[in-house]
Amino acid sequence: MNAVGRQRSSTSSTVHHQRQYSDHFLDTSSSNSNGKWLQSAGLQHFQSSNATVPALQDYSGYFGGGGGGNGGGGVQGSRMFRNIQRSINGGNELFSEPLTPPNQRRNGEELINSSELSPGILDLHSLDTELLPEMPVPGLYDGSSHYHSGRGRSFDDSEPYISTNKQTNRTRGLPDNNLLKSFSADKPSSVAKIKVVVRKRPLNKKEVSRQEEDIISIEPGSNYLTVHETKLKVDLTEYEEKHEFVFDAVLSEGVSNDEVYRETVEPIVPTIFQRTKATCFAYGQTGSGKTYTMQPLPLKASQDILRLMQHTYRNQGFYLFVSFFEIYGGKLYDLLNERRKLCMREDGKQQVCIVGLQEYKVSNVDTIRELIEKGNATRSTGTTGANEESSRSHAILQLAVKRSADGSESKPPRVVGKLSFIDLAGSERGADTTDNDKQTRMEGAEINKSLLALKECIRALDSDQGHIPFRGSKLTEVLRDSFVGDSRTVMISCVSPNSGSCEHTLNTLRYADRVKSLSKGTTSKKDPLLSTLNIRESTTLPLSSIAPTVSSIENNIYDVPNEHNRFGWSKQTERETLSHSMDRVSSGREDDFDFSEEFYKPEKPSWKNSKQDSFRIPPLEDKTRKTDAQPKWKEHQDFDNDLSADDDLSALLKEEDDLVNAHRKEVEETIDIVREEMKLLVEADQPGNQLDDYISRLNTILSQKAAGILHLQNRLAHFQRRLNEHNVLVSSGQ
Ligand SMILES: Nc1ncnc2c1ncn2[C@@H]1O[C@H](COP(=O)(O)OP(=O)(O)OP(=O)(O)O)[C@@H](O)[C@H]1O
Repeated sequence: MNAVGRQRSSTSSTVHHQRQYSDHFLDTSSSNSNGKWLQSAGLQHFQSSNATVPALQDYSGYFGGGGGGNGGGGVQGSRMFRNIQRSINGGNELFSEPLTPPNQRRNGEELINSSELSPGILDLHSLDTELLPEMPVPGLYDGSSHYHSGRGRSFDDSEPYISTNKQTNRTRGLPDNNLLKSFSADKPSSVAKIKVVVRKRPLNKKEVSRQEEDIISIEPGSNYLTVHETKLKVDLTEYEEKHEFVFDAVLSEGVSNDEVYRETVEPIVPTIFQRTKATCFAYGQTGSGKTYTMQPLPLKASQDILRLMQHTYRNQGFYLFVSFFEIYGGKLYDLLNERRKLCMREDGKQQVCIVGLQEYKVSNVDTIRELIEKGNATRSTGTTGANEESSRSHAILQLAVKRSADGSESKPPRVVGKLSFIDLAGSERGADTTDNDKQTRMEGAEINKSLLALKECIRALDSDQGHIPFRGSKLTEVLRDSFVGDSRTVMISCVSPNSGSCEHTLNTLRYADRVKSLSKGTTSKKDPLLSTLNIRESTTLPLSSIAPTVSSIENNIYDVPNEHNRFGWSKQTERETLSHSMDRVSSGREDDFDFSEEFYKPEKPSWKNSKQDSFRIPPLEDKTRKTDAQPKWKEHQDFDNDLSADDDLSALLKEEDDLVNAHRKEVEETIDIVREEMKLLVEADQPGNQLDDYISRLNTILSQKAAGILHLQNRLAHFQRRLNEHNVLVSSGQ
C-alpha cells in the first residue's frame, strides 16, 4: 500500500457489524476484550509441583514456531514440526501395535476398541443425559456442604460428584492456584456459547522479501482490527478502503500460543465436566496459521482436564479418552490407526456413531502428546502456493471425559462431555484452481461444502433454532452432538497480514463476522444506523457481502414473479432478495439467508480485471433457457413411494449416491451462474445503468434453481430417515 492510498483512506471505511465487545460475556463493560474473563483464568499460575501431571509448558515451540512470541521466529515451525513428526513416527516406534486388542495396557494407558463400548460401534456421542445427573462445580473453597441433586435420589446420591472437603483437596498437594479457583467457579452458563477470535500471524520471510505490506492494523488491547485494502479507481488511481471488524477478541502477531489458549480454550475446559460438548476450530486460508494455532491446544487442554480430574474431580470415576481422525474428500480416516477408513452411521436414536474409531484412555500428558504427534504425522497434506505443507483435510481431535455409570470400572464409561479440536482445511480451496488437478478441485468442493455447513450449524446453534442443518456435510454430521444440547464453540479465524492475501483475509473475516452477526444477542444490540452504514458503504463490495434483513424478504422464493420487478422493490431490496435467494440456494432452507462469497467467489477479483466495456449488462437469455428446462427433480416427485420396505442396504446407498450427486450438480450449476452474474453485476453497477430488470430475471433463474435444490434436499432427508429405519432393523437383527 502506498502513501497515496493511505492519504485517501479516510474517505472510505467499511465497518462490519460494530458489535459490542461481547454479548456473550459476563464482563461487557470492560473495554479490554480479555476483561475479567481472562483475569480469572490465570493459567500463568499453573506451574505445579504435582508430579503426576507435568507442569504446563508452552508447547508451541515444540509444536513448531517458538510459541508465537513476536511470531517472527516460528515461521517455518509448523512445517518443521510435521517433518519431524514424520521422521519420528515413520517407523511407528511408538505405536507399532495399532491394532492392539482392547484393554491391552501400554505405559499405563488403555486402548479402547469401539467394540468394547457397544457391539461393533463406537458410540462417540452417547451422552446419556437421563443417566447422568447434573454436575455442578461448587466453589472449591467455598465450604459448601454436599451437592444435592435437584432430581431426587440418583445413583450418585451415595457418592456426591464433588467432594467439597477442603482437606481432601489440599492433601493432594496441588497448588491453590487461580486456575483451579477459576475452574471451580466456572459454570457453563458463564462461558460464551460462541466465541469468535481472530489471530493475525506475522509476515513470513517470503512476504518480507517480496516487500509485501502488512495490511492489518490492530489497536493494542482492543478487540477490533482494520484491513487496509488498496483498490483501483476506473482511472487506475489507487485509493484505500478500510474495513473494520469487531470480534470477541483480536490477537495480534505478537501473541503467543499460550495466550491463544488462555483466550480461547481454557475457559471452556471446565464445562465439559458438566455435560457440555465444546468445539474449537480454526478457520482461514491456507498458510494463515490454522495448524500452528491449533496444534498446541489439545495438549494444553488435556493437561487442564487431567488436573481437574486429579483435583476437583478426584476419585469420582472420570476418565479421559483421545481419538483423532480426519475427513478427507468426504471420507473418514482414523489418524491413530494407520489411517484406517472409518464408517459413520446414525443409530435409531439419531446418534452418530463412527464405526471402528479407536479411542485411547489416557492419564498422562506424555502419552497424549505422543498420540497427537502420531495423528499429525499421519494427516493428509499437500502443497499449495501459500503453504508447502498444506492440510487438505479436516482433522478432528476429540478429548472425551467419560464416567462409569456407577462410578466403578465394572461398566463401560459413558461420555460426560467432550472437547473437539478441528483444524479445518484451507478455506480458499474451492477457488484454488490455477495449478490444481481434478482431484484437488474435488477436494475443494468438498471442503467448501463442509465450511458452509459448519457456518450454518453454528449460526443455528447460537440462535437456538430448533433445526440444526448438520446433515449439510460429513464434518457437521460427525459433529452433530456438538450442535445439540449444551454446547460451546470457539472459532479462531486465522488471517495472513500480507497485501497479497487481502481478499482471502476479508473473506475469512466476513465468514467469522457472519458466524455471529445474525445471532440473537447480536441482532438485538446491533446499532441500526451502523447496519445501514454497512450496507450503504459496502457498495464497492460484492453483493454477497450485503446482509439482508428478514423483513425485506416478502416474496416466496417459489412464487416466481412473471413480470420484472413486479413488487416494485428498490434496487437495494432487489439486492437483498438476490442475496437471500443465494443463501437459500446454498442452504436449502427458507428460514436462512446470507450468502457468503467465501465459498463461491470469483476466481479473480472483479475490480482487478474489469475492463471498461465489461460494464455492459449482458443478456441473460442463454442461461434462462438453460434453466428453463424441466427441472431434474420432477423425475423424483413420488419419492415417498420410491423405497419399498424390503430395500436392501446397497439399494439405499445407491439412492443416496444418486441424490448427493444430483444435489451437488444442481448446486454447482447454480454457483457457476451466481459467480458469473455477480461479477458482472458488480461491474455493471454504475450510474446510469438500469439493473432492476436484469436482477429480476436473475432472481427468477435462481428461484428455480433453489426449488430444485430444496426438493433434492427433502429427498435426501427422506432417504436418511429410511436409512435410519433400515439401521434399526439391522441392529435389532430383523
Ligand atoms: N502466529 C504465528 N507465528 C509464527 N509463525 C506462524 C504463525 N502462524 C503461522 N505461522 C507459520 O506459517 C506457516 C503456515 O502456517 P500453518 O501451516 O499453520 O498454516 P495453515 O493455515 O494450517 O495452512 P493449511 O491450511 O495450508 O494447512 C508455518 O510455517 C507456520 O509456522
